[in-house]
Formats: sequence, structure tokens, C-alpha cells
Amino acid sequence: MSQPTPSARRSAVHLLDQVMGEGRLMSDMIASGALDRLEPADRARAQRLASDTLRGLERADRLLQRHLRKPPPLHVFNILRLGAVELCTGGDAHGVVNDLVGIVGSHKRYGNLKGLINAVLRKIADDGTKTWNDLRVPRLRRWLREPLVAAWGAGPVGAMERAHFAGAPLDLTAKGDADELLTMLGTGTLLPTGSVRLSDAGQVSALPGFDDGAWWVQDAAAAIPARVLAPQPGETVLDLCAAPGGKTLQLAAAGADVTALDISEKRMARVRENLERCGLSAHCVIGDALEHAGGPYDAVLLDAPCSATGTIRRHPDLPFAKDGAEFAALIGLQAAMIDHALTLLKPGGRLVFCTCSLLPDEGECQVEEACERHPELIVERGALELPGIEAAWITEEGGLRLRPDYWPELGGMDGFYIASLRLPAGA
Ligand SMILES: C[S@@+](CC[C@H](N)C(=O)[O-])C[C@H]1O[C@@H](n2cnc3c(N)ncnc32)[C@H](O)[C@@H]1O
Repeated sequence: MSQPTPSARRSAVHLLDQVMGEGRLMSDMIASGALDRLEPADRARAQRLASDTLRGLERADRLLQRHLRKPPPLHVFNILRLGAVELCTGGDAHGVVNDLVGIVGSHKRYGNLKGLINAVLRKIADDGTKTWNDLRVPRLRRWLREPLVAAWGAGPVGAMERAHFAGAPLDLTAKGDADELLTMLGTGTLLPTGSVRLSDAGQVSALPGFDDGAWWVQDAAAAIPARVLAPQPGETVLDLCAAPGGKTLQLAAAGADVTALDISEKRMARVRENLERCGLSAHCVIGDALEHAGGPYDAVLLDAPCSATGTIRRHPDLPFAKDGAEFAALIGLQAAMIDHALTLLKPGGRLVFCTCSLLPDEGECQVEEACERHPELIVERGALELPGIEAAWITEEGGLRLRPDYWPELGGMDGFYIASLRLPAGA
């Protein structure tokens, strides 16, 4: 049987079905080719439609509940959710409803629910749009909200939720001078920490300087760990979990002799592509960080695998695809990676540990516990004194806590935790 013609909306519904039904992450699906049958512009649109639906899902469900006697099957529910979000955020009612009725109509199992989709979405088009902005900002799912409220309090978590709902602008790291990059782009803002922010970027590969490798996409918070490490020309630096390579590029651009290691061959290919586009070089190694036996190095950057809960602004699927079941294993892996990374350093060498997590167990607690296991470690607060870093962001144990609710007036930042740990010179 021939497959239905792919379209941005149909593909977005497929992404939603997989996230909500199978617990799959959109980034994994896209990397495995889920949108490859679409033209580039439709690929971007499908991703945007699915992301917007997930950001507004709680509001959509509240509106839909008013018109549904019981929840429909997931696929049909996701069509309604996508439609409700599009209609309530300025979508053209005629086009949205007709297209979604066509999508359910071509489904061999649910084709008979065309009438339901049509009736419910027409009601939303009539009255839902008026109430959309009066509904509360969508909350995180309980499995994640509870530990975050315990860590940061209900007020800050509410502010994080507003940041998640607003989504993320596009941040670039300049290979050279950030002011020159701003001039080249002809638009954008220079952030206090040195990244360049674009609020309405369009197609990334069409921006000036992309082909010449004058910059790379990297959230402002994600650019800070390499700045904390402050690589010097000629220093040997190991980037222990490197892919897709934003931090490797920063280290290489600073003139360090970089070894970039990652366990994933597929993701390591992205590091190589990025290095090539930017005209930079690093020794690329595919392997397990826990087994790497190179060095000793002047410095190690450990951007450890984590819950990625700091990236929900750009990955709104994460709270729906995950349930926290992986936390314990990730926390154990991070501690083992810290211990192994320390064995790869020269005496006096430094380890910058970071995670894009909002959970203290993957940040503050890791450093506290590492210092208990290795009492000789020196936590370098001074390394965090960088342009744009506020003193209030520095934590009791001497790390840097970044949260999505910081810089609300500038458009937020990803959640991150960063600490610099140094071995004594005589170690
Ligand atoms: C947070 S991402 C790294 C992001 C990267 N530093 C950047 O700035 O682009 C974590 C990476 O750890 C890698 N990873 C997971 N387990 C690993 C292991 N045991 N050894 C090496 N790499 C691992 C994953 O493949 C993933 O690319």
C-alpha cells in the first residue's frame, strides 16, 4: 500500500505520537531520518509544529476537555492538540482544520473520526482562541516538577516554566571576535557572556558566515564551560564527552591541542563535520570515557551525559518522553567519569565538570561528593569570574549554577552546572 504523502503537519503528528506513545526523543528520531522525506523548509516546520504543540500541550488539553466526553485514541488526540495549538496561536482556521481532517481521514483505523476532528477544531477556532492567553503557563510534569520545586522552590520553578513556554532564541559562538560577527550578521545582540543572540534567525545554514565556519550554534550557557576552562595555546586538553562538538570547537579555536572523545560513532561524525566546516582540528577518538587511557593532559573538560533537563526550552519533548527512571544510572556514571577524568590529568591539571541539568544531584552534589572522595581537590571559584557571570550564580561549594529563568529580559539561557576542580601541583 502506498504511504500517505508526507507533509509538515502529518510528520509533526508522527513525532508527537512517538514522543507521547513510545517515549522517543525528537532529536533521536530526526537524527534517524524521521523527517528526511520532507523538503528542508517543511522539516523545520514539522519540528516547530511538534515543539509548539508540546510547549502548549497543557493549555490545549484544557481547551479540548471542554469538547470531548472521553479522551480519544492518542493519534487522534495528538491531531487535536496540534490543531488547538495552531488555531490558538494565529493559524488560519480553514487551512488547519481541513488539513487535519484530511490526515485523520486517510488513517485506516481512525478515518471514521473525521467528523469529530472537524467539529471540535471548529469550536476551538470559534471560542478557544479567546481564552488561550488566560490559561495558566503550562507546568512541568510531576516527575520533574517535584524534585525541582524541592531544589529551587515553587517561585523559581514557575519562572523556569515561563522560560520553557517562551522557547529559546538562537545563540552563536564566534570563532573569532564576537563584535565582528555581529557586524557580519547585520543583526543580533551581544550577550554579557560573549555569545551572539538572534531572535528571528530563519534557516541557520543560510546565515552569513555559515559556509566559512565563522561561528557555530551553541546556547549562551553551553558556551561557558570552555570559557571557565580557559584553554591556552598549545595546552593539551581532553574533551571527554565531545559530540556534537560545540565545546571542542571552542577549545580548538583557542589554540589548544585538543583530543575529542565520544562513545557514539554517529555523533562523532558530527564533531568531524563541525571541525571541518570551521577550519579547526582535534584528534577525534571514538571510545568509552571510562576506559580512555591517554594523556596525561593539562586539562579535561567533562560534559557528562545527564538528564538534559536544562535544555527543555529547546527540547520540550523531554518531559513527555522521559520519566526520570534513568536518573540513578546517570548520577552513578557521572561520578565514575569524574573519578576517571582525574586520573588523566597532569599534577596541577584542571577538570571542568559540567552538565546541562537542573538537578543538584547532577551538579552541586557531584562536586561535593567528588571533594569528599578526593580531599586533595581544589575547587577553583576564581575560574568562574568571567564577563557576564553574576556573583549570585556561584554556589556554596564553588560551582556555577545557571538556570533557564536567568536573563528573562534577554530571552533566558539553558540550565547548566559548571565547576573547575584542580589537582595540587605536587599530586
Ligand atoms: C552532553 S553531551 C556532550 C555535548 C558536547 N560536549 C557538546 O558541547 O557538543 C554528552 C555526550 O556524552 C556521550 N557519552 C555518553 N556516554 C559516554 C561514555 N561512556 N563515554 C564517552 N562518551 C559518552 C554521548 O554520546 C554524548 O555525545
